[in-house]
Amino acid sequence: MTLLQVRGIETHIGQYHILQGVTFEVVPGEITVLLGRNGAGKTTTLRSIMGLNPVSKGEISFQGERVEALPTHRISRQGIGYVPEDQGIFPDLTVGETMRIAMRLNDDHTKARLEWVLELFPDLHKFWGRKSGLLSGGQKQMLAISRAYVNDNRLLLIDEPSKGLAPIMVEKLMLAIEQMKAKTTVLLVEQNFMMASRIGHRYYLMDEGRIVSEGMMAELQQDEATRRKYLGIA
Ligand SMILES: Nc1ncnc2c1ncn2[C@@H]1O[C@H](COP(=O)(O)OP(=O)(O)OP(=O)(O)O)[C@@H](O)[C@H]1O
Repeated sequence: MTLLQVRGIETHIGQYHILQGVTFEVVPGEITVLLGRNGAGKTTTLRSIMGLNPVSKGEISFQGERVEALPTHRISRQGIGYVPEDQGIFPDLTVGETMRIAMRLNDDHTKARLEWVLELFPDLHKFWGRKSGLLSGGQKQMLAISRAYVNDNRLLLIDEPSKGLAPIMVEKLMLAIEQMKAKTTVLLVEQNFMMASRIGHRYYLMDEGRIVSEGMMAELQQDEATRRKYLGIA
């Protein structure tokens, strides 16, 4: 069964027709990657799923239930965690405060998830009492991912975690996201094809508000012409 099904969604922002019929699905237990150059519509797609950019047409089903007409907080309560491109960190809150506020429940299950993610990202443990605004870019990204992970979400939407980070940090995050796959399903927006192709199972390639290519990541690794055409890389 698919976990998330997006069918023919169209999204307008102001007078602009940004998404022009986007269809794809996310299979549980996989990392699905949305690829595409700047401005292709990847962020708008994640924001449309979360109800932050409401769709004007099309359907979004999560675990078999339609969600496209729900407000963002209800979509999130259905079990979708969102890590926005700018991370959405509150700089004056400490790492610990950020995590405690994020935790919807204080039960053993949620505490175990917190422990697991702190093992995955020891820096967060180390800087538990530090204000989030003082963290490095990579640590902020770890915090944003942990905050989305700590509740028992079935799906995480992660928007370009590698943006602006040094290669070593990108590598760390990539390995962490790969480990999360055992516990949750991930829809990842990524421009770093090297990173995406190493951890992704399935890809959807966007251009000008549409999906122009889709398949298994291994196929795209063999398809130089498509990569060149839409990603500008060989
Ligand atoms: N608030 C807005 N007002 C007008 N146009 C917008 C707005 N937000 C996004 N757009 C436009 O929508 C298109 C898709 O943007 P989006 O951010 O979804 O692309 P993206 O694929 O995520 O690109 P990037 O990798 O650069 O973040 C772009 O042409 C962008 O300029």
